[in-house]
Amino acid sequence: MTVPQTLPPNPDAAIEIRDLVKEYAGEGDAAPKLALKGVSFDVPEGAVFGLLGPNGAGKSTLINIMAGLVNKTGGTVRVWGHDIDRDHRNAKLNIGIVPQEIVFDPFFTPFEVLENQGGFYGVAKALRRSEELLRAVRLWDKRDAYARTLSGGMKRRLLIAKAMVHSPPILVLDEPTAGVDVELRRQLWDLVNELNAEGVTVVLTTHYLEEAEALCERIAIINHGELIANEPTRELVGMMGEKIVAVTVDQDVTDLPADPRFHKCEAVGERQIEITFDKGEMTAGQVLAKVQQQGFTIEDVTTREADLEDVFVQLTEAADARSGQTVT
Ligand SMILES: Nc1ncnc2c1ncn2[C@@H]1O[C@H](COP(=O)(O)OP(=O)(O)OP(=O)(O)O)[C@@H](O)[C@H]1O
Repeated sequence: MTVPQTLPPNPDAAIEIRDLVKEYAGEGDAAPKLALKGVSFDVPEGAVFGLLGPNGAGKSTLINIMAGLVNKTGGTVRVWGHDIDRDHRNAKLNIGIVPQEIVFDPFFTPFEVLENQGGFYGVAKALRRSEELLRAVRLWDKRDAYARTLSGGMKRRLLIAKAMVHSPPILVLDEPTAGVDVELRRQLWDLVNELNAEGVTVVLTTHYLEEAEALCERIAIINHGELIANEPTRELVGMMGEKIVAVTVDQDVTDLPADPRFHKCEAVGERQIEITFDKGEMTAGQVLAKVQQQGFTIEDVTTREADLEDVFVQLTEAADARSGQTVT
């Protein structure tokens, strides 16, 4: 698949977001809802960028603002260097959005869906890429089938092709693999990687932290409308420098072992304890010695490095504690 190789005016940022605020008016007597509270970050050109956050954090609001579907209350957004207010048309031409919901007219075929979208974007017939795109998303053999007869996975792939009809250098995918099986998830990951290898900057939201860890080189985390992290994935995961030891003991756990160096110690089953500690402060051997000293007989042990899920939980819990909020 070919994409234009022109660079944005700020060659480092495909998308620039500054002090972005969104307040939804409350319906009836409801209070207004501040969904984005002054968010600023850049999406680097050429990246696969993950936007994560708990339900209701503001991810879709942010994407919908970039897509021109929701009006912001304050701040600026530049898409490929084009301000979404002052240069709305060029901002729109440089971004392709794959929405969470699958929406097609069921009576159009995949080929017609792409041709219609090309027409919508004013792509001249001779420049349309419907065949190339259908081949890229492995739907060329379904080009004449009604969209309603496609499987869920095929529909998602068609949505990706549809978002690429005007050859945008940026593709945004809102929860691309929500509710899809492992096999299809892998296919979609391959497709994202192929597009990125061709030069497309990809932004995706996902609830699967494993997916973000596998696909994204940089991750921003939003919590209650605030940006609480924006780091290269590897640094984010390594940031904690934590390790987790899970031990199975020979009796039900009533009192947990304790040590001031344990960051966390919790019972995760009747006879299972998970201890999180800093690799720089102690070794797994010292953790086990502590557990034994406190009267536990260890039957089994596994250790693992902290992963994105652990980091995510820690960061969002810490942010909630600071602001006195609870996760909804
Ligand atoms: N049209 C609207 N009117 C009022 N409030 C809204 C509207 N759309 C979203 N919200 C609220 O704004 C907040 C952010 O919602 P948003 O859909 O952006 O979150 P999200 O991070 O995408 O969540 P999810 O992961 O569940 O899709 C939520 O509290 C939501 O209830």
